[in-house]
Amino acid sequence: MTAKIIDGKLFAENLRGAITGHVARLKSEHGITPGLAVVIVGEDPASQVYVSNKAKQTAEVGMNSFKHELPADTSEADLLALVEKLNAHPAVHGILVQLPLPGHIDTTKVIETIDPAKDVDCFTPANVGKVQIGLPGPVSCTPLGCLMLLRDHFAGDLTGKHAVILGRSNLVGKPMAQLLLRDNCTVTVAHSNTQNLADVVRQADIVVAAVGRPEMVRGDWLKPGAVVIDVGINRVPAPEKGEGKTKLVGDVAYAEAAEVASAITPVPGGVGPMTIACLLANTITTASLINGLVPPSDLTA
Ligand SMILES: Nc1nc(=O)c2c([nH]1)NC[C@@H]1CN(c3ccc(C(=O)N[C@@H](CCC(=O)O)C(=O)O)cc3)C=[N+]21
Ligand SMILES: [Mg+2]
Repeated sequence: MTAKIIDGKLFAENLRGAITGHVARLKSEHGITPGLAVVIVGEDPASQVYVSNKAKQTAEVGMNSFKHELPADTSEADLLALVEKLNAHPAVHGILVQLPLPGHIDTTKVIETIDPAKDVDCFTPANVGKVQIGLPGPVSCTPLGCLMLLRDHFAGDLTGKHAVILGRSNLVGKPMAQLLLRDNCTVTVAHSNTQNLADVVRQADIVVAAVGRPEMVRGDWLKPGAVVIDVGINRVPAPEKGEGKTKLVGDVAYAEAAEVASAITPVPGGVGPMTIACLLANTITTASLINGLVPPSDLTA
């Protein structure tokens, strides 16, 4: 079998098209221009590229983009003060503080200072709780992107599928489990202490790999016909491209897996672009809720 490639880049482009329409409608019918503020502390080049991409796409869909670039030695108090200012700013409907933060800043404290109404990452305890009980609000971007890809692949019905999630992080594994439960999957969350991991994964109709270990999931770990969502984005040396060169690989050994799976997301071009598109989707959701409007159903879980 050669797997169908699940094209997250194309799906994300189409999603941004839909988002552009929602932005236009919020403007023309309600006089609201959704605004997303992105805060970055320090000069990590990868984070900078990534934040610039977000800002560019935010503007492309017609939203206001506010970028705050702070030096690496910014104090925790100054960062908290900026977050409070953005919480109070009426043109800002979404706040994203790029992680990781420098070591001298308490990340939990910063996240808990973000107004949950503007928490487009869905990192605050209030929003994590809402996802768990199915209340409207933003949904963790990467899991939401994975869910959209899976719903599209299975024509909207995931009922009864056995989903095995590798990784139990607050960012991906745990919210992914909640969303797949809502869609009537049988969910197994495997992690670094799971025994006989390959045997567990071999039971899966759906595999979501989010462990951050390059090419850990092998082709022979998969049940023939499984659908594989690879969340990993690992930069590894690529001597075949020349000395000192690198490439991106996922948490799944793609070439092997594509021989066994029925469908698989590539890296790059799979889940990554969906994460950013879902950030924009969440900004529509928060801008709607802040203004007492029902968020568009095509942008949320
Ligand atoms: N508050 C916060 N929220 C985040 O959502 C967040 C964060 N901090 N810190 C960093 C991570 C990382 N992350 C990525 C999203 C998309 C791609 C992406 O689009 N990747 C492209 C490839 C990019 C490349 O070529 O390097 C792809 O997979 O095709 C990558 C990484 C969001 N993060
Ligand atoms: Mg783990």
